Amino acid sequence: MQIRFTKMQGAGNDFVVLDETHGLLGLSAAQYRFLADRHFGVGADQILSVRPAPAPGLDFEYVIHNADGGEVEHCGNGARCFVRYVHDQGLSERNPLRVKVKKGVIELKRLADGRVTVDMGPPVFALADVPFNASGLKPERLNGFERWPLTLPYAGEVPVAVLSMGNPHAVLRVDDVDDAPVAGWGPLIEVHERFPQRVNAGFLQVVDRTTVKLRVYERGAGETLACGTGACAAVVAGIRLGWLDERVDVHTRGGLLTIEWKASDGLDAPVFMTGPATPVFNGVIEVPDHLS
Ligand SMILES: N[C@H](CCC[C@H](N)C(=O)O)C(=O)O
Repeated sequence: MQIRFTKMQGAGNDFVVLDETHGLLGLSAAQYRFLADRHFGVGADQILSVRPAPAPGLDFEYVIHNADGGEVEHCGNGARCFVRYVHDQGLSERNPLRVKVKKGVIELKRLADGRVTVDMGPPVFALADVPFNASGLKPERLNGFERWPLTLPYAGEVPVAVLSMGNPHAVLRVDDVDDAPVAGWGPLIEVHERFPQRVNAGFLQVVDRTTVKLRVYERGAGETLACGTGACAAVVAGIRLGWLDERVDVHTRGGLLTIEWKASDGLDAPVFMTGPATPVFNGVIEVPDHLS
């Protein structure tokens, strides 16, 4: 099957974007994996699908698959690319866009300087909704927020903050992201038994109360150059733990994301993420009909 696509990137987190507004392609997990493959396919961290709005008052549905072929609830960097793609392809001129993701509805607004601000909705702290199994664990509390002792092979107990941005995140603080054991601990945290849906692992270095550095080992994709939901989760955790102010610049290996969360308005306040969204090239690829 021939598929037209647009390759895009948001702070180096890269995507294959598919227009499914005139009909679903019906791709299998194996075909999503093929598209994401950096040798046999196009190459991407995630595949983003633009689909028709599922209800009045919405502009589109936004569906995300990781490089491992699994569908996931949210992708922040992808959301910024989504609105740029929709405008570039003439699918809508509305700005902001209101789109349906698994967790709910998010709003995507293109700014005059070309960046995009996404209302990511509120963070979710209920452990069952992450989901995270804390049974038998005794957390340490800092500024009223828990960090849970995760036992990793060879590394022992690692304290992580646990929360969801629609997708699951575990955030641990490190002194220097460049020295952080992302390659070693990331895969162990991703598949840790206490995260039944697996988890994205964020390694957070606090530079000052309004500046952090972050690396993320993503569920279903490995380490990416940036993770939008991961940046939101890390800043929210940092604010709750008392380390950060309510507006933070997040320096990732792929670029700068700015996160705002007015926790002083309540824990259900929405998280806002601002950052770049860049088209790279358009293409057509032959996807094998039968892939296992
Ligand atoms: N790997 C994530 C999905 C993509 C998130 C990331 N690329 C972002 O920008 O938020 C997960 O399995 O939940």
